[in-house]
Amino acid sequence: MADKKEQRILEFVKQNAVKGDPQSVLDEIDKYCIQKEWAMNVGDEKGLILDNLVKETNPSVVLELGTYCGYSAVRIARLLKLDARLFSIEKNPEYAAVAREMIEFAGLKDKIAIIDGSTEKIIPKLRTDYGLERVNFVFIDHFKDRYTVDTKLLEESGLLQKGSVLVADNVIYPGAPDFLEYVRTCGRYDCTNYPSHVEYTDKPDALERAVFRG
Ligand SMILES: O=c1[nH]cnc2c(O)c(F)c(-c3ccc(F)cc3)cc12
Ligand SMILES: [Mg+2]
Repeated sequence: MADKKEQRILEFVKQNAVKGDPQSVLDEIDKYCIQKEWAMNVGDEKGLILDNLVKETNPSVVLELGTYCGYSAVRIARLLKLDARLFSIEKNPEYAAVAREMIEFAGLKDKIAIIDGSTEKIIPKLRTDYGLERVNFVFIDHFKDRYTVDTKLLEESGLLQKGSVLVADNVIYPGAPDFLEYVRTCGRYDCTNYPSHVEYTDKPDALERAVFRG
C-alpha cells in the first residue's frame, strides 16, 4: 500500500475509475474519501455549487490556488469550452505529482497546467512568464492565511478585469475571516455566500463568490 494518502487516492482512482472520464474520476475520489480516508477535496456537495458558478461564468482562463490531488481542477476543467484553459498553482511537489497523474487519467492534461511553486512567487509572474493577460475565474482553495494577500496580488498584477469571478472555499471552516472582511468591505467586489458543509462531513462551511467590479 502506498505510504501517502494522496498516492492511495490516485491508486484507487486508477483501479476503479474509467480512464478519460472526468466524472468517474470525481466519483471514485469522493467514494474513497467517504468510505476510506477523508481528504481535503472540495467534494461533491460544494462541488455542485462550484459547477453552477463555473457554468454561469463560462470562463476562458481559470486560475486555481491550491491543486492538491487535482479534484477541483478536474471538476472545473470538465465544464470548460474547447479552447479554455485552467492554470493551477501548487506549492507541495508531492501533491503536484499526484495531481498531474490524476489529471492525465481524467483525460484533461491538454486543458490544465499545474505550476509548481508558491502563490506569492508565481502570481506576480503570471503575465510575464506564463503569458496570462486576464483571468475570468479564480478558485481559491489553498492556505487560508494567503487568501487576502493573494487576492490583493491578483488585483495588483492587473489579471482581474470587470466581471472576474473569485470563488473561495472554506470561508467558514477552517475559515478565512479576513478574506470575507476584505472582499465584502473594500468596495471592489459584489459578494455572495453559498452555505454548505466541509467535504464528506456535516460540519458547516461555505463558498464565497466575489465578482470584481473593475
Ligand atoms: O488546508 C486546506 N486547504 C484547502 N482546502 C481545505 C479544505 O477544504 C478543508 F476542509 C480543510 C480542513 C482541514 C481540517 C478540518 F478538520 C476540516 C477542514 C483544509 C483545507
Ligand atoms: Mg478546501
